[in-house]
Amino acid sequence: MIQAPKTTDSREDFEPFIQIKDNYNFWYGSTQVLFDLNLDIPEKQVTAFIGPSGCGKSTLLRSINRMNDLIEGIQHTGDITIGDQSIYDPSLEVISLRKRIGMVFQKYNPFPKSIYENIVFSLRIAGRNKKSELDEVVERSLRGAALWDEVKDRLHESALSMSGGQMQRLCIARAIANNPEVILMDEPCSALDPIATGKVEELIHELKKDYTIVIVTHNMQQAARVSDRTAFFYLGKLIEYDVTDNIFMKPKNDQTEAYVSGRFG
Ligand SMILES: Nc1ncnc2c1ncn2[C@@H]1O[C@H](COP(=O)(O)OP(=O)(O)OP(=O)(O)O)[C@@H](O)[C@H]1O
Repeated sequence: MIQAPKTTDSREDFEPFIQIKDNYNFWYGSTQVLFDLNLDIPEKQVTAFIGPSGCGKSTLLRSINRMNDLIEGIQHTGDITIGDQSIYDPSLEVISLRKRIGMVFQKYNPFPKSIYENIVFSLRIAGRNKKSELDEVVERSLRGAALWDEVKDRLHESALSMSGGQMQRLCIARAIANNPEVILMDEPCSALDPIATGKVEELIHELKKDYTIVIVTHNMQQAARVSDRTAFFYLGKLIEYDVTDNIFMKPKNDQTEAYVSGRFG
């Protein structure tokens, strides 16, 4: 029998960069899906959100860049801060928040444009059209996404001619084009084969030198491989949050243990 959830969080000394705080709650209409969450996310590390389908991982991830705002009837209580600034500060424009946060989705979603134009898309929208600047951003972003050597000779070909793994790395390049501080990844490898997955995982390892990364994954081996800290959620509650090795090797909570050992979920 599944025991009543009990939240545990063995903290180490770290300066939180993102804080989910003040008992963060979230509702879609009258349905509450996140309950009393408090979670400190360290800077320039990888934090994984795991848990069974429907436990609220993506909702929490999409709260961090206020992507849920696009959905009618949502409500929240509590707060989320990034580097001490509340994302709900009325003086903060959502567009400037989103510049600080890149997002990578489950299904790679390049625009039907060239590789080059995919990366500079948001810069062009912001009116930045200087060729030398755009060239520099394209090279930096593609290098950052470990894709430069593979595509440098075909920057003006359609992004849709790339392999799935390359398209996902292009989406990562697009996410870092604006020099964000945070990258949110929602199951970034679920549509990729094992080789492409391995490349993205290697890339995540490189990216954390420069970015704070939060990743939602169903793949527990992936969470164990790529993340420094792991948060396990069940039915919208944070059950356990700890350094990843502890979650997988010596979880404190029976539900965490059952989930990471594949006994439910
Ligand atoms: N746009 C929406 N409107 C209403 N309910 C929603 C919406 N999006 C998600 N939900 C509900 O919120 C709950 C949490 O969903 P969420 O997608 O955050 O969970 P998840 O843990 O990421 O699941 P999965 O692993 O299957 O993607 C679920 O009950 C889901 O049905």
